[in-house]
Amino acid sequence: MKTSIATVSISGDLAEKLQAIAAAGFDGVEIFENDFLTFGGSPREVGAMVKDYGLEITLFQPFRDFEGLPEPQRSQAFERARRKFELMGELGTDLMLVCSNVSPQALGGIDRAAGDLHELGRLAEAHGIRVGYEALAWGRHVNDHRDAWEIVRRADHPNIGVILDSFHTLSRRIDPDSIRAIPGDRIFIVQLADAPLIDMDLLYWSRHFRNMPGEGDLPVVDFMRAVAATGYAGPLSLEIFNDQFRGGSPRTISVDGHRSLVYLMDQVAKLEPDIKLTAPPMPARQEVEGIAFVEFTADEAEAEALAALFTQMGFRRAGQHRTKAVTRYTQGEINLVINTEREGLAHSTYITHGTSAYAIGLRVADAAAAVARARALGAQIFEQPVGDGELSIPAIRGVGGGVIYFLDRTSDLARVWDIEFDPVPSEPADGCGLDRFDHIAQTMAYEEMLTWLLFYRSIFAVEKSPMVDVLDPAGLVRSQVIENAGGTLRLTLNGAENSRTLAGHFIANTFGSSVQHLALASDDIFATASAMAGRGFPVLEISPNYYDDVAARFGLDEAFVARLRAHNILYDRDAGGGEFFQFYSRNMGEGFFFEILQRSGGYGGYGAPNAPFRIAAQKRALRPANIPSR
Ligand SMILES: O=C(O)c1ccc(O)c(O)c1
Ligand SMILES: [Mg+2]
Repeated sequence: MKTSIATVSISGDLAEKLQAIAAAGFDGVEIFENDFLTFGGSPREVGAMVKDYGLEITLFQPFRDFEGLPEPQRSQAFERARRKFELMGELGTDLMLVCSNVSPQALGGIDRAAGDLHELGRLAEAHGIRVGYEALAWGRHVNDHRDAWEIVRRADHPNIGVILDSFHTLSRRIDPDSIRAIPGDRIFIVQLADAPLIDMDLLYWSRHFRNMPGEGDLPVVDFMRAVAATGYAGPLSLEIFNDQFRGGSPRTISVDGHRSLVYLMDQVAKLEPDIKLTAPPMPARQEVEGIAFVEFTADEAEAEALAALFTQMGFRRAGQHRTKAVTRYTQGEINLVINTEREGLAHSTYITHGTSAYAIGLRVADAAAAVARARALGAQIFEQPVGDGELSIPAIRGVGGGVIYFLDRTSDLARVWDIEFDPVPSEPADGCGLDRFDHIAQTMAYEEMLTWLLFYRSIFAVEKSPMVDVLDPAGLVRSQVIENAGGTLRLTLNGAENSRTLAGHFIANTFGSSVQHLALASDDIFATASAMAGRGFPVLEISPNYYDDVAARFGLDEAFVARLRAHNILYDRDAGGGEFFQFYSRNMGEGFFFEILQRSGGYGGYGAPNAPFRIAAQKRALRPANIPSR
């Protein structure tokens, strides 16, 4: 498969764009005419620059308002086309996109359009150019790829073909299987984009909200399966109009784009084995069986404070690393690790971000396969020197430069605690009833959310649910759940739009994205809360007003509400009667905290209705010096 991306998809000037596109591994670019017009160099210089970056120009676009015009506009349109063909010769590209006419002057009529395109085909042929015709979803007379194809078929000229664009087809809910009727060699190029489902004007939706395949809600995989079934084997080209991407990092957006195409074709190739389009071979998305551990980096003083908190939560010190300043704490199936080493990534992370939960260990069926897949998808592999008697644990870099380690049951990795750690037998065994990780919450700038959504979705067998808005008194925080069917991996990504929100404040204070809270599950939250209170756990105090409201909302009896209130437990119930209980620690240092929760009756959510109350309580509890301005 040949990958391509339209220059309009990323930010920067033409040179910056080309550099980022080439570095991300694309084979080609669509030159969007504006990017060329606003550039200082001549057409030949642009052509040479593209080649110097090892890229080819897959398409020159867009050519607007051509077909079905009355005279004299019709002749003028042909003259315009002739000039662009000459320009394309100098640029060194042979494919032009004509998008369907949106002009009020366009007369309509399939045969009139076909006649115009036939004549354009003859002109194009004389210049060694091919022309692809694309139906814009908001075209005046042609807004459906089936009509565009009928026009191309009737134009009956070898230099005239059709261009398919997933957005135009899927935004109008046109059945993508209708593409299977088009001969693959009549499709001149395929443009790909996804988009979130938002009910809005098609043109506005297309020009501002497109995103990479896999980041949105459109059935791009079904679209691509149909394209592949035609025998099409040309470039797959991203054409993403997105306000956020235009202002984003060219490098990040290009890397995301390349990953989205590789992931898309991996899905298509696994569903449609007999296609001409190929995808880089890679293992299937990994099933995550559970969270094996979370590792903190800290200095000695903060490690002591953290360990004291763990003890208040019922954890016991279970092991000391044989050669490193690394300690393991356990309770139920939960492993927490504190690393105070003075070298390696733990230390450099400490220096840049302070005390933080910088590494996550995931249990998977095959750790080597997980890394192989991540590598094929352009993830950064993490390796650091392995000491005597230590295991080399396969790992990749994740959110905020943190690490994701992979452990499996079939290799020595299953025995990592026995191999690398000495047991600490003297500690008492009784805990507070915390049993397992429920979820990990990672906080990041809003602009990063799609990047990490695509990262997780492409590497792991997880799905996303709709983004929800969480109201912080100082602004909006978006929350995106990523989870698997069994609930053995649950992540929440929180995107802060400004630095005055609690989440934004956390990013500013820790100099980047990272894990902001860990949620641990108990099967008896009242018993857990009592036991932890007995050990001096610093619970986050919830406003009494909350309890009056929650009692009224759910019709709770007084004694029950009194118990919730006594333990500062927040409550939620879903439509199926599933119940959810949660309480929090006060914030540590820069804003990290723990959540303790219990799910019952199949409750699948995360207590989103309670988030504003939790945030308000955390803001009240902040030390005065720590209060964000406002
Ligand atoms: O928004 C537009 O005008 C536009 C132009 C060219 C395209 O290929 C497209 O999909 C949309
Ligand atoms: Mg298009």
